[in-house]
Amino acid sequence: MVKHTIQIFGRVRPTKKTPAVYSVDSEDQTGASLQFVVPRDLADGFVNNKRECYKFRFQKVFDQAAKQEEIFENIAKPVADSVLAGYNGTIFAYGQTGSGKTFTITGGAERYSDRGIIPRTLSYLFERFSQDSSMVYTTHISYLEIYNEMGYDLLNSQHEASRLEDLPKVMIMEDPDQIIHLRNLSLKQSTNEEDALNLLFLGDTNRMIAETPMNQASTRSHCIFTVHLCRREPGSATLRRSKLHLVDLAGSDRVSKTGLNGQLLTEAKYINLSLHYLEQVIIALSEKNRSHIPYRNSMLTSVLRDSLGGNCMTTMIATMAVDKRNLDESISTCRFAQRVALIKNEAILNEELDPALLIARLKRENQALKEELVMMAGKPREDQLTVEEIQKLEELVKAFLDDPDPDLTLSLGPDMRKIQYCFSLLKVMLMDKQGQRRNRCSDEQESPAATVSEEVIEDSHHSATEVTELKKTLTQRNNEISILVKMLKKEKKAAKDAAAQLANITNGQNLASQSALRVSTPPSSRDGSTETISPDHAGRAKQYMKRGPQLSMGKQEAFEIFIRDHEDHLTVEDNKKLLKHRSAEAKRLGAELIEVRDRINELKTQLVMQRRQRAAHGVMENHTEAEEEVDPVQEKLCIQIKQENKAFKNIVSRLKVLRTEIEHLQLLLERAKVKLQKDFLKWWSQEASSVQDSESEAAARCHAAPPSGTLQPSSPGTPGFRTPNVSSAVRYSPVGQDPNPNSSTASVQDLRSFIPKTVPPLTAVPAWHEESLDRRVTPSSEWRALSTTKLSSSSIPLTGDQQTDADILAFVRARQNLLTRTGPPQ
Ligand SMILES: Nc1ncnc2c1ncn2[C@@H]1O[C@H](COP(=O)(O)OP(=O)(O)OP(=O)(O)O)[C@@H](O)[C@H]1O
Repeated sequence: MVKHTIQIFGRVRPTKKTPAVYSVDSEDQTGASLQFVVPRDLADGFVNNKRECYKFRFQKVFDQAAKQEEIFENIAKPVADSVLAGYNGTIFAYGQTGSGKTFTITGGAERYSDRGIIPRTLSYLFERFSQDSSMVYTTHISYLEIYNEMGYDLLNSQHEASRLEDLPKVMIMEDPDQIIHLRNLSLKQSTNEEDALNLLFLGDTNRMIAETPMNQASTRSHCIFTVHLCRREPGSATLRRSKLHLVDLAGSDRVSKTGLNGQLLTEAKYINLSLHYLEQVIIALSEKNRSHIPYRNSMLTSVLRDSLGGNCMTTMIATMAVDKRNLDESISTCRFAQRVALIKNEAILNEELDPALLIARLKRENQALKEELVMMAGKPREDQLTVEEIQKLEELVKAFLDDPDPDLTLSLGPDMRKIQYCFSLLKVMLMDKQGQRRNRCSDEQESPAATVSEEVIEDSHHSATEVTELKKTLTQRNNEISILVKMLKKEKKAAKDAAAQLANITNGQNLASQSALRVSTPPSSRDGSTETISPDHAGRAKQYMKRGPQLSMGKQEAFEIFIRDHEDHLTVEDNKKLLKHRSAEAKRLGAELIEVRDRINELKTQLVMQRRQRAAHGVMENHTEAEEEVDPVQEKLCIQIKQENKAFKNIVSRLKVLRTEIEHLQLLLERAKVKLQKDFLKWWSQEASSVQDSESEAAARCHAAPPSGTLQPSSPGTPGFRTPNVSSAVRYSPVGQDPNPNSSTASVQDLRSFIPKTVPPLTAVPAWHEESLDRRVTPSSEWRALSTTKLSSSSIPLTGDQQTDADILAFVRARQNLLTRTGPPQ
């Protein structure tokens, strides 16, 4: 068991605005401190304005210039190492909205170097697995989002979620041992780094898609990306299971405003409840002698129960934005961190026995013991050997006889039946052999050469020592041959491995073309809970791109322009260029690798030839010392092979780095594509609804002032003439409203005769307008409408053309004067 307090780190987000007065002191070996200076007159809110200086202790504070690599090395790597050793680990980021939690945990969406803790940790873990061939590692991944106290499975690919609420809900279940189980949260197996990164991408894309402008869940939801690790030695029944939670918490800013004494029920509408409960748990844990810790109050605290005061190595990253207006939030984040630092966890090695393997082992032991007991008791077993057992024994005896090793033993266990059977088998074989020899001898006696054979046999009896000598030489030669064959096999295998490795790497280069598919390919269901990614299932991101409505020509054009002007456009273009560059580099390295491989193969062939020649030479000359002498040709070949191998490895590792970078760039591009599509659709629907709004507004006005007041394009006085603004001037005037005492009323007839025919027609006439223009109205109906319609100059939508607008207003006034004097026309 390892006792340790939760480690706290501070990270200050870069800012372009004037920062508050703060300083980071990292000189101290035991930790670092972050200090804020708050001018008294500026201090407000909960910041105590009697104090000017606030100093907080952290394990380490990363100032604005800190790179993602540094964060990973200092914070995530030690936690990943303990997870590899079999302990649970948690890293959570806490801070106000926009302080860099997501940037720290997941990473930025622009550059490869902006990769956050999750992708870097995945790379690290899979690299470590590949370096440790003595263990078998199995990795599963889950991705949970908690929003408004509801859990959602971000890796669920069965659901076409356009809203977060459409994703399946995850339920918390607690067993009698108070262990939390999450129902409906899928665990997806990932056999390599690429699978794992694709799962991260899938979850992030689901999160992004499910978010709407009205529901910016990212700042108010918690995301828990969990790597479930299982490690076992091949054949061993003992295994180690550990979990690594990487947590991006919701923005903390609202919590600080609630205060600890806030009225929970009323606050519930406004604050993020789970952060409030998290704070309560932290406070309870940091207080001595508190027996009850309110974990059950929220889903977040239930899920993170082990990470807080339990079996886990936990690390917190307090993210801060240090511009002046965020000072109180930053101080609040630091205070929270100080409390967290008091929590003690007790991490234990999660070692367990695999029940299936254990049962099999115990069964074997049990059987052996039974047999031993029977033997000791002197009671032979009565039952017969089974067909399988007999077959197995025959194979064992054959292998025993075929093996030239004189020291080899035939292990049969304590079962007398088996021992007896093997003895009888050997007897039968021996008798067969003797029978064959006798037959041969009688054949030879009958043949004319029999005398010669006898002589030879006799001679051979005489030179028994010679025969022994010959046998010895033969065995020696046999050994030499088998050494050479083994060597050949080894070289052949090495060449095969190199070819396979090369094929993998050159396949890696082709990722540029393949990965777009793989990247967006969600894991397919293999069985209920564990799945691997399969190309058969199209990815959500891809589906999302496809499932949008077919863009009309106009919309397509708008999309093109939208992309061009989008803020991410430059980043996307830069990343595309970089990707092209990296792919070309990978291709070049791939070609270089093939050349090196060919050279190695050539050198190996030469070496084998040389060795064979020397062996043959040794045999012919019976010159065994030659074997021990150093052959300069062989030595030179070996040195060359070593050098080429070094170059090969060098290229392979460069290609590996390139491959990771290429894959990441592809993910970034894919994500940017989804974002662009989403932003465009959002913008488009906003535009559409604003058009609809103005239409319904216009329709309402139309209703207020009947269409009889509109101008007739087919009127004889103004053929084909359409002026929406002028017609609007008539139509839009609200009935019975005349805020301006000088407002005028006018008849359409007069309008028609007044408006100059030279006014250019307006091109963009909305459909509703055209419709109203098409309605034919009689002069009397026009009059009826207009006589009851009062116009105010302020309510008349004007054309924007000074001259025309002045004419319209003058006309309105003249018309009103005329009306007051003459009354309605007949
Ligand atoms: N260390 C950093 N270096 C460069 N950019 C950063 C850094 N930290 C944050 N940013 C940028 O600041 C913006 C906000 O960061 P981020 O989304 O990570 O904040 P957050 O705390 O997760 O916010 P929220 O609570 O809303 O999710 C992003 O555009 C991010 O790229």
